[in-house]
Amino acid sequence: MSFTQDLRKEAEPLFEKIYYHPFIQELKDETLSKEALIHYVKQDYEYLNAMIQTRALTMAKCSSRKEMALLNEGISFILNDESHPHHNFCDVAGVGYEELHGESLAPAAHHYSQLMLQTAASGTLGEALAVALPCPWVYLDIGKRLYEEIQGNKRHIFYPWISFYGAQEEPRINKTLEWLDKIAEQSTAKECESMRKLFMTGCRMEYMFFDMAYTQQKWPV
Ligand SMILES: Cc1ncc(CO)c(N)n1
Repeated sequence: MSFTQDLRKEAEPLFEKIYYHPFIQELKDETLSKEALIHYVKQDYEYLNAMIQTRALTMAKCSSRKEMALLNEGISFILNDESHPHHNFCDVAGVGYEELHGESLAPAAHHYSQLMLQTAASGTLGEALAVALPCPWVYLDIGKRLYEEIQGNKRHIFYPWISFYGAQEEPRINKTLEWLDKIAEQSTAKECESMRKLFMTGCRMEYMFFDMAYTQQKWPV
């Protein structure tokens, strides 16, 4: 089993927990509250800014154009495409997208963003890739499962969100998995352990992020 296959296996219970979180289940049932949708978009817009910066910091650690191009694709995806699922949530909630920009980060989004940025700034290339991997991987899993559950129903109010994440990122994720597997082959057991821990924490933070949106988590003081 490759390093990333091992990671995916270890994270299986977390992927399950995420899929069965009420945020995702109510999204599937078209009953998710307007407040949760708005809180999610406000926080995710800022989180994705941190992800762009994370990818940029990771790019500074690359040694080939091929590697740089893959991270560049990831940045372009956020800048040019990932506003579509946000627009879907805004349309359902009946609010304008631009109105939701400029929010300060709630505790879970703050922690997740800082973890990625700090790892990309001071960690190894493998650590930077590992901490940022749950982000696309978890969403691909959710998107595919939801797409199957709704049987591709275009009239589902969250069809744009579901079809976006269910389809678009797979080739790029597979390239990243191959890349991380190659890095792991050349790393010591200690370095692999650090990548593993960061990946698992990233998965936990994906759960926390949906939970934060669902409960509209804010700083209590
Ligand atoms: C928190 C979070 N994780 C993953 C994605 C998918 O890119 C996203 N938009 N937001």
